[in-house]
Amino acid sequence: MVLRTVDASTFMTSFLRQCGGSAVIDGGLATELERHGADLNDPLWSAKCLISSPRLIRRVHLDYLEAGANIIISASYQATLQGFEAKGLSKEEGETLLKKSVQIACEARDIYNERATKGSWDNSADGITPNPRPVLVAASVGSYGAYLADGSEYSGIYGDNITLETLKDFHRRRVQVLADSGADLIAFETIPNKMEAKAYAELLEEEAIKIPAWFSFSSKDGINVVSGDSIEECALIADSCETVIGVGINCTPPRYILGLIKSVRRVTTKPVLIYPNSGETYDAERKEWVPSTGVTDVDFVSHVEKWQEAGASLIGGCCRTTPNTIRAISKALSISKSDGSA
Ligand code: MET
Ligand SMILES: [Zn+2]
Repeated sequence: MVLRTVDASTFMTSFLRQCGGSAVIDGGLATELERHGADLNDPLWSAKCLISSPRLIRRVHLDYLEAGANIIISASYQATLQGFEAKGLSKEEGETLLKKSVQIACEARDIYNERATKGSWDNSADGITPNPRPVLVAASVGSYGAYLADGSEYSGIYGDNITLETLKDFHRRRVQVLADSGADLIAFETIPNKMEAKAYAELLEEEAIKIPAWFSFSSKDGINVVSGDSIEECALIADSCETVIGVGINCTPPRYILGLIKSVRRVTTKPVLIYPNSGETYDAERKEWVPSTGVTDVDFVSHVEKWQEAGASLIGGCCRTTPNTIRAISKALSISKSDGSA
């Protein structure tokens, strides 16, 4: 498929054009698996379902496609060869599971295409978006802190022993396997600090990764990334990387997003993507979300127009958002497309 050829300057802009100007990213995958009864209290988190319930993963991807997503993100966020090894799996078995995460997402896309072609799902209500909608599969890569499952995913503090080289070596094989898995792009998600962004950027070059990637950072104050590193410095690393086709923010409360879009836009002209979480707080010690600290889908969607005006062209949701959130985002974006304001 043409979209797999890395022509960084046109890959995302031509995809966005096909989508009518802006694209919808899916919503939380792990938390949605949980809502359907999966027990993710495990160092592998959602990657556990690659072993125990692949059909549920496919169903959740399909739910997001049905809700209007143009990009679905694989269940490889916390799937690491090191994590699988700790469970007694061989390197080969681990690599097979990584590829399986992308295969499951591709299967969901095939099913969606078939159903939409037959007309059972008509998402072309805005008269602009084709039916079936164009869909990309992004292979998720979560941070080293996500693998540690010790809270450092949201502090970005890895200690003095962890260097740029440690991080590159940690991620190297996984990135190679995912780049070769049939995914359209790699989504480096929830990046907590500048060093990890640098590690990803250097890996993409050193390994001559052939598919595009996006870099998405998380923040807990709306000013810096979670480690306290400057969002602008982080976004600049992404900007300087030729095969990076989008830069943005995910798993961050909606109230912080507008300011962060502006910061990212100050340092890059690459497409800006955002997929905030529901705004609920995660209690890392108890390993649970604190309900009632979040926003409703209506509140969430009330921001979409401002985010778009500020320059975000890919919008979705992260943890604790659901297909309903994505349906509402998709509707809000369709309205702006048919207004001609996209
Ligand atoms: N794509 C991942 C998921 O939705 C992102 C998790 S952020 C902690 O499961
Ligand atoms: Zn999240």
